[in-house]
Amino acid sequence: MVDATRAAQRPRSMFEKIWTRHVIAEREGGESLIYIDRNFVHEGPFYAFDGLRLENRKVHRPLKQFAIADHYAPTKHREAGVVAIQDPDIRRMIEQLEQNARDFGVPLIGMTDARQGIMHVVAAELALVQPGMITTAADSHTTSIGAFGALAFGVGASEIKHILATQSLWFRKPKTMRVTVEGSLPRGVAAKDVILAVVGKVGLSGGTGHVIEYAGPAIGAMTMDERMTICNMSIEMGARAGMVSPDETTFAYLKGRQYAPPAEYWERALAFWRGLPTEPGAHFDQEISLDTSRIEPMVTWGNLPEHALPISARVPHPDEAASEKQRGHYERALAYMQLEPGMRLTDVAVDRVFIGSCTNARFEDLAAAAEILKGRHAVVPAMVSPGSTDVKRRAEAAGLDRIFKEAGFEWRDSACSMCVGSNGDFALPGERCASTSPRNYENRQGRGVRTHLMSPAMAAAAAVTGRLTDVRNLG
Ligand SMILES: CC(C)[C@H](C(=O)O)[C@@H](O)C(=O)O
Ligand code: SF4
Repeated sequence: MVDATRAAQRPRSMFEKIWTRHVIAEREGGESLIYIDRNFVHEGPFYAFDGLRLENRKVHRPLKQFAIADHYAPTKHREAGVVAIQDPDIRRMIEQLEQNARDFGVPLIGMTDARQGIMHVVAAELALVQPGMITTAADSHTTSIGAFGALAFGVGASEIKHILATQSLWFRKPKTMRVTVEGSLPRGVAAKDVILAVVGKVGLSGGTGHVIEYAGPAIGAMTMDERMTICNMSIEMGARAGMVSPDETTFAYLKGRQYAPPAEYWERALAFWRGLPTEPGAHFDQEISLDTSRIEPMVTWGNLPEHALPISARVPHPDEAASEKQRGHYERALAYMQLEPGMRLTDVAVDRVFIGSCTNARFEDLAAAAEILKGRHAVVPAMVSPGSTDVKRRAEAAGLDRIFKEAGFEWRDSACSMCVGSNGDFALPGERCASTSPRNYENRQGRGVRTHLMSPAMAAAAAVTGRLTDVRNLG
């Protein structure tokens, strides 16, 4: 009894509060069976449905799922429909998703649906994610929507099958990390620069097994679009999830959206949501802090997101690596990226620019890029794939599409597109691409393609100069 009282008084983190509410059962070895509020599937994990068919099982709670076409959706000529997709493998992936949704009674946002988009962008736009929820998807960047004060886990296809069959999943309880971001964003510095700086500091595996809470004045001042960019890249540090406390910004974003609590439940929802934030004095297994006043626009030079540096820096020498392992990564990255140690990042010429992905293709991202492109022209091939069909529509209503097109950019439909190339949108072999996506892995944007990650404004700057460029110099 005394212990229980003490436990109740102990200050709790947002993670602990949400986790505890969702535990159905615990088993030896420290695993908990967790209730899943909502699960998302894209074209990838179709074998989860095949598995259910084989075992003659149903989806337990079909209306707690959402199937969204994003990875394989073409970014051109979409109005012609799925049947018009030329590549039979790509067509099959989308047809399968639609078939599985129909067969199992799962709500579908298909390729030509007005609500279509990258699932993590759509989940927010429709308020399918809300504070206090636990959501899952067979996609590592599910972490994005933890920005709403939810726990959002990326899981594997076999786990998706378990979730479809039971609406729950066994998890080992993650550890916790808090990243406190002080200060306010200097001119020319975007949320992407902040998270690239964090990933550079924490490293590839520094967040392994942890749920990261991003806190501090810089995060509190961010819009939902920016917070999603931050949470999106949690996975690039190995973290299980990323989250931000829900606040007035969160509530204002959610209000009135399709799946938000309706007016008669709104006050009750608010009262619950307001009780979620971390209490002062709550314990975190790791604490890290960062001051934005020292952050510059960032770019990656290598093949891991942690290979992030301020644009004013030079390409590092393997001797600068912090460990033998990292030295190996540096050597391999220098060879693949065809860069010389010591060269200025601003001397690196690019062949192509991609503005898109669940990291950086929401409305504010496109607006930031368009701001730089106004009255300027791209000197290399460049394209925009908006994060969702709704983002595309809003951007067009605001005239952003005209700015992009006048600057020589292709204005495409919404999909994962050249972030990963599943739909066939690749850069040409060996090209060097300035990209707003979250990953710079070898061959990800095409065979031998060398990817440099950066913010939308920095990508626009690279497009008009043909090299990695400090956007602050373009005014
Ligand atoms: C295809 C999918 C499983 C993958 C992921 O999990 O992240 C993709 O979205 C990515 O960004 O690499
Ligand atoms: S946009 Fe890129 S990172 Fe995001 S889900 Fe699609 S492939 Fe993954």
